[in-house]
Amino acid sequence: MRPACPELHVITSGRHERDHVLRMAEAANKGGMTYLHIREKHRTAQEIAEWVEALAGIIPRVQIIVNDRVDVAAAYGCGGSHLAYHSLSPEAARRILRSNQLIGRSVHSLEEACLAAEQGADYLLYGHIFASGSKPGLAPRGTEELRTIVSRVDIPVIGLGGIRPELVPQVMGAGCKGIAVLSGITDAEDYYKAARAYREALDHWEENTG
Ligand SMILES: Cc1ncc(COP(=O)(O)OP(=O)(O)O)c(N)n1
Ligand SMILES: Cc1ncsc1CCOP(=O)(O)O
Ligand SMILES: [Mg+2]
Repeated sequence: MRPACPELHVITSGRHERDHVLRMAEAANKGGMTYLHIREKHRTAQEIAEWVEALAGIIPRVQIIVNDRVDVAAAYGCGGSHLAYHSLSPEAARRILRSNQLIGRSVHSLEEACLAAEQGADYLLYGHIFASGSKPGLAPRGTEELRTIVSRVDIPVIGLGGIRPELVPQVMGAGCKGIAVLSGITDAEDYYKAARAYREALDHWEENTG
């Protein structure tokens, strides 16, 4: 059986205005994005809801994942909600979201991963794997613990942090179902080309394993 298409999650930067993100989302989607995470920690629920409505005119609503604001994801019928360390637990989020809406959880250790899986998360984001401008001065976690997590939980794990197209084989080789990217796409001059490069790397990672 052919394995499912590897996932490319694109995360908004928190530094760009809505119209800029709309352009980025449209181009990244053409390039092969699977999900767009609205991670705009400083914005209100009302602003995030406006972003969802505007984005839903450009990409399918099921591809929109709202970081932290489970209420917005539920009220606006998004693909799901991504929970950070400080968010509701997956169990609590499930009381609000429909069964077809995804619940993701950021994890940074085997212990957090096992707990999130027990609590009903649908997928995990593990990171940061490589040095990332999003986590300045914090040592990257690498792929060793990631491999252990993949072998111990029965939900998909998505790798995150410092991932460039040439690093994709290392992340997929550790057993991930896909990758999540922030700066590699949101800081690119050409969003389509950048997303395309990640999509190619994901679709052909086995051929590029050293
Ligand atoms: C051990 C540990 N705890 C929490 C964080 C940061 O929280 P996280 O859920 O990853 O949210 P983001 O800031 O990454 O959106 C961490 N990095 N490490
Ligand atoms: C939310 C988050 N947590 C760790 S890295 C990251 C964002 C990924 O950043 P980048 O792809 O720019 O390294
Ligand atoms: Mg994190």
